[in-house]
This record gives sequence, structure tokens and C-alpha cells, in this order.
Amino acid sequence: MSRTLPNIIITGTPGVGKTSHCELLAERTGLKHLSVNDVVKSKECHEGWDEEYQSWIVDEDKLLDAIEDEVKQGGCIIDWHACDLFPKSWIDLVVVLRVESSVLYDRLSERKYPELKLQENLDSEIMEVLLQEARDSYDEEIVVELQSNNAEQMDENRPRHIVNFITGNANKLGEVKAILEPAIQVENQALDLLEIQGTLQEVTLDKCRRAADLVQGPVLVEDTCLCFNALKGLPGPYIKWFMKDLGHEGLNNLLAAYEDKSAQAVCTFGYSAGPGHEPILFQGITDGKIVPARGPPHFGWDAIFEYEGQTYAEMDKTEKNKISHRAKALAKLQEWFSKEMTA
Ligand SMILES: O=P(O)(O)OP(=O)(O)OP(=O)(O)OC[C@H]1O[C@@H](n2cnc3c(O)ncnc32)[C@H](O)[C@@H]1O
Ligand SMILES: [Mg+2]
Repeated sequence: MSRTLPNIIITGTPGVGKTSHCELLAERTGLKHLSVNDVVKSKECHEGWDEEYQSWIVDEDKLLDAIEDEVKQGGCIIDWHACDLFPKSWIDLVVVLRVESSVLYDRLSERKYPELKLQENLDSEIMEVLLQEARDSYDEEIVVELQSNNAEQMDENRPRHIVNFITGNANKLGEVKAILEPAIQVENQALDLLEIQGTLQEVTLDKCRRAADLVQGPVLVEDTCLCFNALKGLPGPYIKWFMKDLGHEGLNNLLAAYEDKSAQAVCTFGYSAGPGHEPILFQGITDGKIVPARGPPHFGWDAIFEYEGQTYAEMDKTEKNKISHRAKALAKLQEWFSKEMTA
């Protein structure tokens, strides 16, 4: 089976901060933290306890058998102080964490390591044993060395994307932040972008190129449409002007002559890496129907768009953010970003 998510080894001398890094990475990426320590204990992949070193004597064959199925599926962050035992074909990235010896000494003393074990680990860190092991076992370009002496460095090692979401609409910004953060940090510039007439794709593509030119950097933009099926997709991208001129009641009246009140909320995000970079689009669609307004009228046409018995305006924000056109588009964007992150 070919995996669609990467496997990452976070390795280093005991005490360098592997587990903290793994937990942080798992939280940010949704990948699984696979603690080899836990597997060795819970699946008994060992030949007993070494009194002198105060650690399990690992049976590597048993260990590999125990984790093989899970790792082959992909998406594992392997937390272990060795790396050469894992077959090359399983692994996409090896991160070797490093600390200065004085820092390591303090950390290991605090853990009450026996003197012999402490000294051996210090020597191993100074001699770069694990870095060498990683370089000997895997292709050079997948081995990364990161410093892990303090909280600041840990924070720098944190995987993150920052997007500059260009919108003048505070409600949109609120939803996008609620959905993307903390995995993706959302900054905002409220610029008024000219919107052309055209298809949903064309409007967003143009908006995105314009925004990238204006800020001279990477941008995220979004355009929302409300499409009435009885009207063959209108008002579509022109919903903003219809909303302004007609209000909730007027929008209902547009459909008075039709039995079919069904509508689609369509959200199209465009991301550009900067001026001259072709935008990438992420679209999400939620089917619903147009009803007389119910619920707080704060956000656009939320009060007249009903989804499974409730209007968007009647829903809790968290509910809306699970099923909305915006949430669906952002799920695609997140998937793309997490692939980019490991590409
Ligand atoms: O700066 P931008 O991002 O362009 O923000 P905008 O307010 O101009 O937004 P659009 O051009 O996408 O126009 C879409 C219209 O639909 C409204 N709208 C967008 N998303 C909505 C949602 O989830 N629920 C209800 N109304 C929404 C919005 O207030 C606008 O009137
Ligand atoms: Mg707009």
C-alpha cells in the first residue's frame, strides 16, 4: 500500500526533547505520535529490564513487527532515540534534535539517570552519534538537524503556516480564524478589492491576483456566492449587491414565483504565493434552501439560508463552521497546506 501521509522520525539523545516536539507536531499536523517507548512496554517488545541502565532491552524484530502495519499506512511521528532500525522505505523525514551538553547534563540529572547512563548519553551527544546514525541510514536530504535547548528554539521548530487573508468582511475573518487557527495562523489586511464580473472561479482568480500585486506577497482571498437553483445560479457572485438592495425579504421574493427554493452556498478561496504566482482555488459547497429570515441578522444572508431545518443564523458558530460552504473549502485548503508542509 502506498502511503499518502509522511512518516517522520524525531530522534536524538535521551533528554533532547523528542516527546515534546512529537506532541506539538502531532497537534499541529494531525499526524499520530508513535512513542516507541510505549510500544516496547505495552507490546512487550523487549528481553527484560537492564538494571544497570535502568531501561528495557529492546527486541528490535518484535518492535518492527508490532508497528509495521501502522507505519506502512503513513502519518506516524516516530519518537525514539535510535533510527537505523527503521527500513528506509518507511521513512520520509528524520529530525535529529540537538542540545548543548550543559543543558543535557541538567535535564538528565533531573531525571535521576544513573551515572554511567548519564555519562554515555552526554558523550553520545557530544560525538553527534545520532546525527551520524541518521546520515548513515537515510538519504542526506531527508535528515534535518534542529536545536532544542530552550522553549524559544522549540517554538521556532514548530510547524506552521501563516496566511495573509485579504478581506474587508469581519464576519468572514472571524469564521476563517475559528476554523484554521491554531494550525494555520491567520493575519488580515482589510483592503477593498475590485471585483470583476464573471464565473465564480474567474472572480476569485482575479481577486487573488489583484491582492497579491497590491500587497506584494502571498495572499489568501475568498469570494462567496449564493446561487438559487430556480434562477439557474443567480444571484451567484452578485449576491452582495442583491443583499444590499433587496434585503432578506427581497431575496425571498425573487423566488416567489418558483416552487423550487433550493440554493447553494459556494465559497471559493484563492491562495497565491505572491505576484506572478498562479492562484490555487479551493471550493466548498453547501446545499440548502431559502426561507423567510430566522435568527440574528448579523452576517449577510445567514438568516435566510436553511440547512437541515436550521438557518445558518440559528446555528451555533461552531455548528455552522462544521458544515458551511466556508468550512468545506477550508478543509481542502488545510489538506493542501499540510501536503505542502511535507512536500
Ligand atoms: O472583502 P471580501 O472578502 O470580498 O468580503 P465581501 O463582504 O465583499 O464578500 P463577497 O464579495 O464574498 O460577497 C459575498 C456576500 O455574501 C455575504 N456572505 C459571505 N459569506 C457569508 C456567509 O457565510 N453567510 C452569510 N452571508 C455571507 C457577504 O456578507 C457579502 O454580502
Ligand atoms: Mg467583496
